[in-house]
Amino acid sequence: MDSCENENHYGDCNKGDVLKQIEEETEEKEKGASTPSSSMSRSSSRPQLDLSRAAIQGDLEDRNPTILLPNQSDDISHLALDIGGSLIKLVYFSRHEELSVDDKRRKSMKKRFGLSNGNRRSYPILGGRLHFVKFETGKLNECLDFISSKQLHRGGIDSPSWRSAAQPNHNIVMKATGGGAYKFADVLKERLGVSLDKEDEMHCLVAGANFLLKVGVAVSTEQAIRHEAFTHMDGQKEFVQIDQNDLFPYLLVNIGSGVSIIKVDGEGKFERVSGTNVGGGTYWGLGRLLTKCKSFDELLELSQRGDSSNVDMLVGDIYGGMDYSKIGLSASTIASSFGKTISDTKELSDYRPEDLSLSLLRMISYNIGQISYLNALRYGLKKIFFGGFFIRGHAYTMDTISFAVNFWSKGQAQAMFLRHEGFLGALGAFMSYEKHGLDYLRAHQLVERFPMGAPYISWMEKFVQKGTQITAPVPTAAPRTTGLGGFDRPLSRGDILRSDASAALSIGVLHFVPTLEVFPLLEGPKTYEPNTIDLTDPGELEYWLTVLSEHLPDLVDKAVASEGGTDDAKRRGDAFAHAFSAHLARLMEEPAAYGKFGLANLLELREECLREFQFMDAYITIKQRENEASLAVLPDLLMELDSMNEEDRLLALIEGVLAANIFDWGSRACVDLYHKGTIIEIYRMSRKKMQRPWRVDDFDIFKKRMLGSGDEKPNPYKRALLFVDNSGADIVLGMLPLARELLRRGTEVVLVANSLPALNDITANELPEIVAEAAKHCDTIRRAAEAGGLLVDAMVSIQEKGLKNQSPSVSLMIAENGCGSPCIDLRQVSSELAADAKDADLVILEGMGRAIHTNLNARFKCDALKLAMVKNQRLAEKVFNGKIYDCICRFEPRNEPVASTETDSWDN
Ligand SMILES: CC(C)(COP(=O)(O)O)[C@@H](O)C(=O)NCCC(=O)O
Ligand SMILES: [Mn+2]
Repeated sequence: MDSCENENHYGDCNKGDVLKQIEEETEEKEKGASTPSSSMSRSSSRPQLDLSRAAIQGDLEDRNPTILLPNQSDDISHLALDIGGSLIKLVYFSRHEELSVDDKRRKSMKKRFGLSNGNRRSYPILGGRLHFVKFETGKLNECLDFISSKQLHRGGIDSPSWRSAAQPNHNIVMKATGGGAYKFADVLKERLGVSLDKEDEMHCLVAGANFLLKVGVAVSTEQAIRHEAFTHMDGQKEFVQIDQNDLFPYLLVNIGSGVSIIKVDGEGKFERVSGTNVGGGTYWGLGRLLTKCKSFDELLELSQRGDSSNVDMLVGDIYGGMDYSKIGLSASTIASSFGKTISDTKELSDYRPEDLSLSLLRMISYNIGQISYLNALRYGLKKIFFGGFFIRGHAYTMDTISFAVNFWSKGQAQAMFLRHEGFLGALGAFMSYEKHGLDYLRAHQLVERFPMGAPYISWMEKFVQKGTQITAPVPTAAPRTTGLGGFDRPLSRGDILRSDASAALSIGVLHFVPTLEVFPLLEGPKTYEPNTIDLTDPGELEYWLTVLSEHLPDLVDKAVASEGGTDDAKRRGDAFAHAFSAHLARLMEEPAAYGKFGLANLLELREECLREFQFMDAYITIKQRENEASLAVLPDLLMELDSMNEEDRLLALIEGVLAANIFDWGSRACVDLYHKGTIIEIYRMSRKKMQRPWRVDDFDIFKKRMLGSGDEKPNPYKRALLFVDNSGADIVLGMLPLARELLRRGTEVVLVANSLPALNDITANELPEIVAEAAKHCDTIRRAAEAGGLLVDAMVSIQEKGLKNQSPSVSLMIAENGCGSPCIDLRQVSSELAADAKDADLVILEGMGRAIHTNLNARFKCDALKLAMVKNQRLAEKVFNGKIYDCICRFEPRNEPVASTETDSWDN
């Protein structure tokens, strides 16, 4: 065979050829394929579908009637609208799709390996996403096009009912709130065939605010800390931890077109106590007339370059430049907004639009702040939360409101703002779907992984169109106040408006994920810091942002190829590149833009961003190619290992893991290497260079623990959790043989793999096939996999050889780790892994992402072995005082201080 795939050569052919070759070859084989010889199942008994109380909906004569699964929690997909005077806000839920990648190819691979799906549970279990989108009410048609293009009113493109429904359903009911729910009900019926189930606007606002403040949105790495409410004074934003037991009563001020002031006493307990007709619509409308601005954001941006003292009459203008200190007013205090425009000699055209916009903004913000304070005073309330789209994260607006509240209350009341300020009503309407009640949400949480103000991009088409216009969002800066009751104009120009892409694109996404757990074997979770590299060091941040930026073109190529290189994939690839570059640029400008941010978050951001653009597995082809090549040589490796004595074998196994960790498509240096040989050649080369001592070399301590010494008999581990890393040689020739050794020694093994793809990491979904293939060549693996429920029926050929009546084997199992990143934050693992960890007395972390970038300093309640090859020069120097391709074998016996032996690295 002469294809590049069969030679396992990286450098000689392009991906398209490889894919074609594999497909042709697969098809050929399929023609003569034999019946699968084994089927697989997962050890877990979690059901895939909750069929309880299932009922056929509609006409029983229908060929494809919709089956209603009232208790199937996965199958939720809803849209809710808040149609205001100026903006329409949408909140909709989408499930994580099944991996869409090349299903045909996946199936044919399975056949090739002689596998069927059996009753295997499919991964991933991770929930879905809550999307936030806004449109101008004046552009209702754009909004309807969006809903229609995504079929959101029919449960979304991914919904089974959408796929099966041939006829448009005219009985769809959608939750909506805001005045437009009444005004535009007929248009929605006509255009989308949906009826609006109208929810009370105030009720929705309160429900949305209560949800965010009580249940809230977590920031990914700090689950317990809800970053929803914050104060904003003198340009400083500070998150406020809300005591859930001391939330009520509070004042909610929603600044939309007009302003509603609501006293909230509890869940569903509220009263609209006041309001003002001078609100966001006033600013926009008047501002438009005065400045000819085309949009709210343009008007706001204009204000940043304004000097309102050209328009406003100040105390100093009246008092000849002096303060009126007797009553505490500085000369720069606004005595009368727009007071200077009474001049007979000037026309509108004589005023700068910038100054007019700022003056208007100050007038309205100050007024709202003051009225809110007076209402707080009236009801004795100390907490005032401001929401609504008027605010848009604009520092100056928030400072003005905060100043007013603080000034008039003499520091007794506090203005707080909400991160999801504009979506309270829509979120409240969304929550009002019965199935989306808090009961359901309790098992999940909303995680804003990489917030960009109002959360970021989702609607591809818009992003593709506007992608080139996107500039990196800029930080907010402190406006200067006089301290005496008036505001100076903003000091710095152009750096106050948070010009994030979301504002231009009207887009946001929150992740709706099952609540994850702290890994039970983690010592000291409260002080645990997953990241080894500190990205608050500007040098480090710049280096890593540059590395990721340099990887980008190649990643985009891989991602596009993984989706067949179609025009759609290319468009999405472009959009992904723009979005990810915007993230990198923003972080470069404002390192704390996403809160506490380590290298693990940065690497995860890349994966999340790929998924955002529906690249579900960019390295799928590479992974499959490497798996096949490695599985082909596995029998020889196992034979070689079996010919060794136990000491040599253990060393060869650890060497094998370290050597095979070189197959890392996230490392620039390694990817360059792949042009120089076949998979097997590189693997052999890597093994040859495995001379000890390694850079960190605790092998002898580990060997003693595993094999004992002298007369001391080894005490086998009961259960080992192996956090595996990459596909191909790494898992097949590295970790699986190590797992086999542990199994032989009576240790149960749980292979812990990613729930979602990240680079070329193997996923929990992909592992059973590999285990089943390995089981064909290894009785230990086969029996352990059977015992662990991975293989349902024994492989006939082996049974027939008379191996049936052997003693029961320890189990080989698989657990998903709950994440989709090359690193792992052990404060957030799947409940499946947490349960499997209970009886474990050995943890093996493998790979640079899991054992070095994260968890190098993690301590465990059991023995831990950290194995990795360092595939980055800077990291090798910085962390290990070594060189690229150094190897790390760190063994940390339970409750003992790290006693690693660091040695000089070998030249490569
Ligand atoms: C993303 C990775 C952590 C994956 O390494 P692995 O866990 O597979 O060993 C690693 O490839 C990495 O840090 N890459 C970026 C740096 C570079 O290109 O050198
Ligand atoms: Mn990896």
